[in-house]
Amino acid sequence: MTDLVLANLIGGELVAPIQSRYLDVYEPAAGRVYARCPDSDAADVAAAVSAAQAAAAAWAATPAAERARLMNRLADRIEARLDDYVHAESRDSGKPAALARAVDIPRAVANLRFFAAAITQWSSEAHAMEDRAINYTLRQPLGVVGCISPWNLPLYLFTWKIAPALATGNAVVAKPSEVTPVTAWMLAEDSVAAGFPPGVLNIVQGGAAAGQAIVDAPGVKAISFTGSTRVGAGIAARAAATFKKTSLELGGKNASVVFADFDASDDNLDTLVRSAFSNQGQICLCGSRILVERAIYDEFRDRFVARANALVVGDPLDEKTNLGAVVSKAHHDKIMGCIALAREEGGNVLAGGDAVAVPGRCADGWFVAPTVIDGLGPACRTNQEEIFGPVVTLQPFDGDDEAIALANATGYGLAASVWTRDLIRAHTVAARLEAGIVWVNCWMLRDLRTPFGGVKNSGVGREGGVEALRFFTDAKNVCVQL
Ligand SMILES: NC(=O)C1=CN([C@@H]2O[C@H](COP(=O)(O)OP(=O)(O)OC[C@H]3O[C@@H](n4cnc5c(N)ncnc54)[C@H](O)[C@@H]3O)[C@@H](O)[C@H]2O)C=CC1
Ligand SMILES: O=C(O)/C=C/C=C(\O)C(=O)O
Repeated sequence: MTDLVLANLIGGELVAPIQSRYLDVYEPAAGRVYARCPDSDAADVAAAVSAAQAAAAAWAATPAAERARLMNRLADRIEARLDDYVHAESRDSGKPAALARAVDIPRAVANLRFFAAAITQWSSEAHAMEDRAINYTLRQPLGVVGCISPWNLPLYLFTWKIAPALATGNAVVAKPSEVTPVTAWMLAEDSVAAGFPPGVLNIVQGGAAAGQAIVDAPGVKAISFTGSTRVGAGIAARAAATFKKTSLELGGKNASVVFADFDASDDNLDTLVRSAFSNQGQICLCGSRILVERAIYDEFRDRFVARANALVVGDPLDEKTNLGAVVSKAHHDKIMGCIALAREEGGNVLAGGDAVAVPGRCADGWFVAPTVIDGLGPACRTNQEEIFGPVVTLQPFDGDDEAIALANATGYGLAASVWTRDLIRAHTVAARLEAGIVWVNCWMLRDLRTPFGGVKNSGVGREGGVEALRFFTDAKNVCVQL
């Protein structure tokens, strides 16, 4: 029995999919279907693109202050329904409700408010040619843009994309993940209530077919995507056919580099554990490869393993829960397969390594114990491939050069953290790491003004701050003779 049937938002109306096809939506903690979302296709996307095209010119001409006002009203609506959004996000994704309340939903509000403020403060650019001419740069919206987001941080990443797109005067065709569609559907309702003009924000629910139709639509001028490297590569190839700008925030296999001189406080150990297992390890920024200088390896290993074993895996609604359910049966099986592979590759499972049975209402849910593995070299698949679950490896190193070589020894380059009291070393190591984001003696401290994105197989382009405003606009230089 599904008690929730979602709809698309097209042209300001909440509508059923044209073909009336729906996908089952699961509650990961209970392992059962609890909702249905539109299985939209190219016809639904075409309707959304058409509605966006009809709204784009007026939205582009809307003063930035008015766009900002509507974005803040939408943020107000989310805050007014905070508990509903928190429980919807937790139920849809399996993450602890406490995490959705502390991180996911407040960040979605912050995304909207940040870009509402940013667009009204965005400085203009000019270049004077002595007494000959003055150049000024117009940054004009692209028209209709596509935003495609993943299941791990549903509303957090959905708004991270649509906020700068709307702020810069673009009409949006956005698609959340079909795995976690509910808070995007709630946002659709609230965007209508907030007073967005019809067609400015269109939300199409569905999977790969809907996503691919957005990427292929000639009327869509840019794609902002977060998700797997595999899908991102396909999007990049297909978007080229219609000369779309693409922003791709993809996978990661991030290193936490712990030097012997680091401040081995309980707080720092707790942060490293949070970096490893937050959101069940389903954050592209998680530190899944922990590199530890040999002199402190044994002590660090023992303290880290003890903390991992102390984490509570349980019902996401229970305030004591640290790790909830992973997002799907397929993902659960993928993670368990990765752990089996690690054992086959010779890994020592120091903590976890098994599925977890949670009694009561979660008896059929999909839970994995926080897992710590060592004894594996840098080249094995376990240390090369993104697992995207609560599974980390420990590797010892000797000296700065080996630490950097190990950290850089994967095809990914998204994030890293460096732990040392020697700040000269921190700066030099950070500069040599192949990553778009490096934290020093911290993790997941986020200033939304900063550039955000990866290198190598972790993506192309940067989100955040003016990077996002620039991505969603075209620069036009006007040169006026004096
Ligand atoms: N780097 C990151 O932030 C994330 C990485 N992942 C990785 O990706 C794996 C699969 O997770 P998913 O969320 O299913 O990622 P995905 O990359 O398959 O899907 C992400 C989004 O793209 C859409 N999509 C799928 N195929 C598409 C296509 N051909 N064209 C356009 N859009 C398409 C999906 O419907 C979803 O909205 C995870 O196991 C994990 O390894 C997943 C989520 C986030
Ligand atoms: O922008 C952030 O703070 C975090 C982004 C996280 C992802 O893109 C991810 O986990 O996929």
